[in-house]
Amino acid sequence: MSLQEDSANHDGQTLNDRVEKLLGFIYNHEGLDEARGNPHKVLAIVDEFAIQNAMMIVGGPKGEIVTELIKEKQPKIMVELGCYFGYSAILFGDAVRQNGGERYYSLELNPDWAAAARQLIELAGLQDFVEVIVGRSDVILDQFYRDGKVTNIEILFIDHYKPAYLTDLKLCEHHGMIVPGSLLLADNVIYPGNPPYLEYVRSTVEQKREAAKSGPPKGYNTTGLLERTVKSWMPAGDAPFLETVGNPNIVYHSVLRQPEGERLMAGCN
Ligand SMILES: C[S@@+](CC[C@H](N)C(=O)[O-])C[C@H]1O[C@@H](n2cnc3c(N)ncnc32)[C@H](O)[C@@H]1O
Repeated sequence: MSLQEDSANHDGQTLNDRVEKLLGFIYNHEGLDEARGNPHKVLAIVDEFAIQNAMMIVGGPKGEIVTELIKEKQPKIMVELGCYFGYSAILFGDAVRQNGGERYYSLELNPDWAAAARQLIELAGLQDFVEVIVGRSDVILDQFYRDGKVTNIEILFIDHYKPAYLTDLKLCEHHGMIVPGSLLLADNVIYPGNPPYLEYVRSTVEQKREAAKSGPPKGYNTTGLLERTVKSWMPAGDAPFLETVGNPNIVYHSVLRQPEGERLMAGCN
């Protein structure tokens, strides 16, 4: 995965230019017909594109760590925060489907990326299994709870706005959607880093109960986060949809996994 993206230009290209370039590459690829309905062949074409164009995709080596965990856990429901154009949704959605799952939900703030994702998910033949939902993750997660659409998240893949890793986790804990036995997989927690999230999942119950005494934090905790990651995607001064202390009684067993040669880390459960 490349560094953070924000809404700024990439070599003068607008977001629409980038979506068009990506889809143009895929739909003009000589292997397109063979890739239809085949998630891995679709991703192989995307990988070719990603070699020459900085894309924020989870990529093969880290993706393998996650797909192995999906095989072990065999979740019925998996939720992803941060769809982008659907690379991880195709890779992990396919793995969840192959392992007896029922549904993969992928949440994406940006409607243009979400539209591209839906096209590629359909190309991969996963349109009846992977659902892309456009909007802010915290608003959608809260809606999941209120509608009863998702009540228990067996695997949560977190790969979106860095300051929201912790607030979204606490929202899910608050609603009882993340419970003992849930598996959290959080990307980029070491590079570019996410100290507030890591500190929380590594705190003891006593430490969390103590911190909870002063009530929910106001706003996002951006301590130790890179300025560019704080500025990416969410307007300055924005606040979490629900400010909660979460469930301080949950104990996490935190593990870091780093594929050989990659600076980026996945994993926390
Ligand atoms: C790193 S990319 C996701 C990459 C994707 N998981 C993959 O590996 O193919 C992060 C995505 O999160 C989206 N995003 C950022 N903040 C969000 C939020 N609060 N809710 C939902 N999506 C968000 C961005 O628009 C961007 O497309």
